Order: sequence, then structure tokens, then C-alpha cells
Amino acid sequence: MAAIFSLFLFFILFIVSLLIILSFIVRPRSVTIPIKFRHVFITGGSSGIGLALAHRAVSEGAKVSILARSTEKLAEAKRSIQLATGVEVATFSADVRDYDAVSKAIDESGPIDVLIVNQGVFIGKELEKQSPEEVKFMIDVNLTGSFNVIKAALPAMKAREGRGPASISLVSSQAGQAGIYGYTAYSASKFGLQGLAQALQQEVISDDIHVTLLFPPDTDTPGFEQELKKRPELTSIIAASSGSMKTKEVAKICFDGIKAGKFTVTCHFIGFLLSIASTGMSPQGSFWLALIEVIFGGLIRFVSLVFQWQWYKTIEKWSKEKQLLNVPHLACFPKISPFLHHSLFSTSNPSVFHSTSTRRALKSSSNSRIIKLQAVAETSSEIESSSVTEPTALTLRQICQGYVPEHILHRMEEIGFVFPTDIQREALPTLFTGRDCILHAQTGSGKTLTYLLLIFSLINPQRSSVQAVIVVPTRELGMQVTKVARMLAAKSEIDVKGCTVMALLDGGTLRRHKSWLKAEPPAILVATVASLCHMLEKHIFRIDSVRVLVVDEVDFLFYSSKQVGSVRKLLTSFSSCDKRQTVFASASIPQHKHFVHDCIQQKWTKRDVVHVHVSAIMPMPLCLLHRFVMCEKTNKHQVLLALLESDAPESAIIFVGEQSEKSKKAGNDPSTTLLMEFLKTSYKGSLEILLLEGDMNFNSRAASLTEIRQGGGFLLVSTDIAARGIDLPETTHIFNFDLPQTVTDYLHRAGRAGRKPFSDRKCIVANLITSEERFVLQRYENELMFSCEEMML
Ligand SMILES: NC(=O)C1=CN([C@@H]2O[C@H](COP(=O)(O)OP(=O)(O)OC[C@H]3O[C@@H](n4cnc5c(N)ncnc54)[C@H](OP(=O)(O)O)[C@@H]3O)[C@@H](O)[C@H]2O)C=CC1
Ligand SMILES: CCCCCCCCCCCCCCCC(=O)[C@@H](N)CO
Repeated sequence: MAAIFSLFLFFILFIVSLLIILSFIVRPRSVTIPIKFRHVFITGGSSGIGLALAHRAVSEGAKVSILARSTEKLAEAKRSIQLATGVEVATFSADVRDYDAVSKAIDESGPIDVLIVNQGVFIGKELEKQSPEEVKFMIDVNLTGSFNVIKAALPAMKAREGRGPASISLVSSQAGQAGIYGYTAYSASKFGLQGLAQALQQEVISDDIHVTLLFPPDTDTPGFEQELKKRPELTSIIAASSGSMKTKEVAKICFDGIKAGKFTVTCHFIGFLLSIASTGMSPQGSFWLALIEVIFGGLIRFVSLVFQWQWYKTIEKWSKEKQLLNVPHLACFPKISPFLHHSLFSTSNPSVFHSTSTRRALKSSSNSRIIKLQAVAETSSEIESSSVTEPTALTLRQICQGYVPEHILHRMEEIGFVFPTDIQREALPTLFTGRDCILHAQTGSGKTLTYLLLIFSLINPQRSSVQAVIVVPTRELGMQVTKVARMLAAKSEIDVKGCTVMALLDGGTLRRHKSWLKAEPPAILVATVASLCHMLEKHIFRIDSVRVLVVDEVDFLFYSSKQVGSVRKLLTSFSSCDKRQTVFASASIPQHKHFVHDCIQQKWTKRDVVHVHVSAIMPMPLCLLHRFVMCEKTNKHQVLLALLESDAPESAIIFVGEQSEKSKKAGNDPSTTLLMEFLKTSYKGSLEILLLEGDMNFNSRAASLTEIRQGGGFLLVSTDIAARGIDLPETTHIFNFDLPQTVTDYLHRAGRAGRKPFSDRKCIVANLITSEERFVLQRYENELMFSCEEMML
């Protein structure tokens, strides 16, 4: 007992004396940096963390200047701060890479008391895939740019007199404390700040200037949103070790850290551990923290090794799966290799994540395939088909008999769906066995009817609960799906209880839907992601017991970073893949093997998900004539005008490329706007000129669409995103004012014309290209098997 007591006493004594020693030796001494009435200068202050810091500084009574490149974003930031606080900030447009410009801006702004070097760019990519320019860009902006800013500000900061302690703060990142997969250049640029800061602190301490390094985790800023679209999945998984935070929260913690004059500022507990694990020769002003570092350093190193172990395990797993997924793809086309018309069935590696390619025998009946698919249950499968196979004799009714209620089949035939399309013939038998499916087939191939028939085979109209949910990316597509579902569900006989379909789409009146959902839940719900999540988060209803969850245009949902988080939640938190049947539909699934793999790994679908791919071997509607005109970039407007006059379309869609980030940053008008202006002044024909843009708000999009539907011809200027899922059968001409970025985009665009039923009118797809673009178009021709003839004007 006495031994234990004396041991304890010894321990306490040890700690206390350590603390006393530390309290003497820690340097630099801690200070408080006053903010009120002082000049706070923030680089990158027009967006994200920098903007949030500016808000805080202003609200604490500082005189604030912000610097960034884009004058537009600066003006917007200025407006937002003025709106929130009534105070005007000074703005300076300069690129931190340009020392002279930065220096001029800083001189103009006056002596600085608190300098926050926050600008930063990040492009997460494996080094192998990163261009030397991108590497240089990150080092130049993040590291060299920081030197420029500090160097320009330092003389006046040092010369300030009697204004109390000053601060130079640098926004690093947790990726500046630990190297992270995908961040070679970014991590290097941010690690550089550590060296800069440590050395600088020694150089400026005698001028009472205190250096602070800030280490945020992933933060939901506009810059981060852009980054998320592209960064490797592994980067996201590893970065998830420390979660993500809201911009405001991060800014508050950082600002408090700056005021407290800390050298290292972390944003949460994991960040704190990380800072101790990576502390090295950082100065430490707090003796309490110094004590923790001394006592727990070793233990925290152990924790960091555990993290590393997890990361390396993940990386290993991914690379193995990637190899497995690279099993040669058994895609072959009957037209080219007739001997492969026999049923071909191959299992590759007997591993959990393997993908099996099956070839459809030309005349094998669908039933025999089900048996084959059963044989590989517990593995993901792939059904490949090309659209030039002979149609089998089975009708849609025969395929659906026994699964889909009679009155629905009856309605289906009344509406005119008698023979199955390829995707229906391929997918329905599998879907009826209850397996999850990825429906991968071109626009207009009948995917909607495919999943609707599955839904009707499963729901019980007597039950009063939401039994099927269809998630769509846009309101327009939602309305179309709802229309087809309602047409099928319409009661044909009095005694059959019809099944209700509700459209819960962005821009609708949610309040009315809320009470409807509560009082009488519809059997089928067609919803856009945002509205659906809103309802689920408000606990208006639940989707954990739905029988089927369909995600339509799935690639688009995942492409849009705004929606991706919500879609993931729908798939994994709000419901579980084991309890439902999951169907994904899309015209294009880039890297579909990866996608199948993700589905399984992320538990979006069950492990035995089937990828049904009706490949686009002859995807172009035959009624289309493809043409191109070669012209100079500067001459495109005139050429378009000439084409509109010579071709006299009944109705046309003019596709314009999405505006690049660069051009947006430069403050240019989007090309859609420019083209609209041009047409409005120069086009003398009778067609109504309309604009459809992806980021137009719902009301203006709806307005455009209604105008179109009112008949009369139209000239619709649109981007790819805006035109997704929109059906305008009157279209006779497609003008690719800008060449589409990908082959699938070409297909999507061209597929917008020639959809008017019973019309034998030839429709035109005209491409306005520069001579350099000729080979790109040629590639599309090869891939999609059409030929494009040159047109002379
Ligand atoms: N968001 C996150 O997840 C995390 C971010 N960070 C770091 O925080 C800082 C801010 O990031 P965040 O708010 O997300 O970024 P944003 O992309 O939202 O904002 C970046 C800001 O920097 C400006 N900027 C970019 N390049 C330059 C340049 N060459 N010269 C001058 N200004 C420039 C931008 O304006 P303009 O383009 O007009 O020049 C903008 O104001 C960065 O240093 C980043 O590395 C750290 C950890 C996590
Ligand atoms: C004891 C040791 C504990 C270790 C825990 C380590 C957790 C590290 C996670 C690193 C996350 C990196 C985020 C980068 C954010 C960023 O800068 C980009 N989003 C760019 O904007």
C-alpha cells in the first residue's frame, strides 16, 4: 500500500516538476493578438475559409482587406459581408504568383496587423496522372505565393509602432501534416509552409510578430466542392479518417487560434492528435500542451501507426480489386464475330469481387438465362448485348406474365408497349428474380418502363406505405417518369384499387406534399434528391421499408457533387441494400466496372448485382444525317446563322459547351449568353429563341419548357446538363455549336432529334468544328459507327 502511495507521489512530483520546467522554457511566450480596430489582410478572402474568416474579422471590429484573383468573386464577397454586417471591406485583385502585383496591393492597403495567408489550390490526383503544370501550379500558388505575400507585407508590419503584437497566419491543411494518397504536390506545398513558418517565427519574434499555422480537415467550401468531383476515391477514404467540417466552424476555430497567438491550430480531436504526432520542432507556447506532447508523444505515435496500418490496408485492398476487375471484358458483337452466337459463359476468378461476363445467345430464351445467372449467385454478373441482335418472339406481356398484375399489362398494351426493347428483354427476367440491376442503355431505350414494370410487380396497392422510390436528377425527368407511371397505374376497372404515384420534385410545394405523405402515403414516389432528403431528414416518412429503390441517370447524380452526398445517404443510411431491390439506370456509366465494384463495396447494392448493358453498337437513330462544317472559331456565329437559313429547321436545339472554370474565373459571360444575344439581334427567321441552362432556377427552366410545349417552332440554346432527360420530339435539327466533350455526350445530343413517332422526316445533326477538332469527330464516328459528311457553305 505504502509502496503504491509513494509511487503515486513520485509520479505527481515528476509531473509537477516537469510542468514547472516547461513553464519556464516554452517559447515563444503566449500572447493575445487584439483584433478590434486593426488591419486584417486575408488572401483568398473571396471564397470558402478565407471569406468566412473575413466575416469574423469584420464582426469583431477589424478593418479588413481581402485579396484574390477574380474581381467578380471579390465584389460578391464584399457585397455579402456588407449585407451581413453593414461594413465595407477593401478588395484587391491580384495573383499571389505575381510578386509585383501583390506588393502593389499590399502597399495600397496600408500597414497590416494581422496577415492571413489563406489562398490555396488543390487538385487531388495520383502523381502519375498529374501534369507537370498542375504540380507547378499548386506549388506556385500555395507555397511560392505565400512567400510573395509575406515578403511584401513584412517591412510595413515590422515598422508598425505601438500597435501591439501582430500576426502572420498561414492556412495549411491536415495534408500538410501527413502525406495523403493523391496529394503529392498539394501535401508538398503545404508541408513547405511548416518550414516557412518555423523559420519565420524565429526571424520575426523580436518584432513581436507571431506566426500561426492552421490545419483544417476537409471543409465544405466552394473549392472543396470542385475538388470532390475529381479526387481519387482513395484520397476521400483516407481523408475521411478525420471527417469533414463546416466552413464557418473551421473559420471560428482558426480565428480564435490566431487571436490566441498559437503556433499550431487544429480543428478537432483527431486534428489535435495529428498535430502532436507531427509536431517535430514546432514552437509551443503553452506549457500544458507541451506537457501532453512530452507525456503522450509515444502513445500518440502508436495511434498514428494504427491509422497508417488502416490506410495501407485500404490501398492494398483497392489495388487487388482493381486487378481483379481488369479481367478482360468478353464483349463481342454478333455482326463482327458470328461464331460467337453460341451462348458463352465464363467465370473468371472465384473471388468475391469478380465480374462475370455473359454473352447472350441469340435465340436462347430469357428463362434459360435466369438459370445461368442463378448459377453464379453471390457474384456480380454482367450481361452484354448489342442492339443489332434479332428480336426474340417474346412479347412484353409474355415476359411479364405472372409478375405484373393483369390490369397494368392491359394498360401497357393500350398505351402501345407490346414488344420489348433490348433492355427490357435483357433485364426484366433478371429483375423479376429479385436481383439488383444496373440498367445501362442509351437514352430512349426503354429503361423507364423496365423499372416501372418491376415496381408494379412488387407493390401492393392495398398497403398504405411508400413501397417504391424513384430518384431522378431533375424536375423535368421526374415529371416524365411520373407521367408514364400514372398512365400505367390508371384504373381501368372500377374494382381494382389504383396505385398512387406522387411526384416530389424540387420547386414544388413541399408543404402540401408533407401532409399528403403523412395522411395517405403513395405507393410510388418519384423524387429529386434534395426534396426527398429534406422529407427524410424532417422525419416526414421513412424509406427503410421500400421494396424497390431506383436511381435514374445515376451517373449524373454522382457527377454532381451537390447531389452525391445525399444519394449516398439514401442508399446506405436511410435504407439498407439488404432490405430492398436496387436498380440503377443510366445511358452512360463511365468506367462501369469501377461502378459495379463501388456498388458492392459501398453497399449501394447487394453483392450479386447484375450489370445489364445494351451496348451502343448501332445506337444512332437511322433517321439522322450527320454533317459537319469546318470553320474558324471566331466565325462560328456567322456559320450557324447561315446554316439556320439554308436548312430551315422546324425546331432545333443548339448545344453549347459548359463554361470552363477558367473562363468563369476570368469573369467572362458564358457562351450560351453570348450566343443568345447574337441570335436575338441577327436571326431573322420565325422560330422562337429560347435558353435552357443547367444552373437556371426552376421557374425559368419551367418557363422555357412551357413556351416550347406551346407549339410553334423553337431554337433552343442549351448545355448538355440542361438537356438531360428532356424530351422534345418536335426537334428536327441538332446543332453542335461546340463539339461534345465525350462520345456519350454526342449520342445524348443526337438522340434528341428524330423522336417524333411515325415521322419519316430525316433529321440533321450539324457539327460546327475547327480543323483541329476534325479528328475528335472522327473518333466519335468510329465509336458510334456513323459517318459524317462535310458540308460546304
Ligand atoms: N476546403 C478544404 O477542404 C480545405 C482547405 N484548406 C486550405 O484552405 C485554404 C482555402 O481553401 P478553400 O476556402 O477551400 O478554397 P476556395 O477555393 O473556396 O477559395 C480559394 C480562395 O483563394 C483564392 N485564390 C486561388 N488562387 C489564387 C491566386 N493564385 N492568387 C490569389 N488568390 C487566389 C480564390 O480566389 P480566386 O480564384 O478568385 O483567385 C479564393 O478566394 C486553401 O489554402 C486550402 O488549401 C485546407 C484544408 C481543407
Ligand atoms: C494520432 C494520429 C492521428 C492521425 C489521423 C490522421 C487523419 C488525417 C487525415 C488527413 C486529411 C487530409 C485532408 C486534406 C484536406 C484538404 O486540404 C483538401 N480538402 C484540400 O482542400
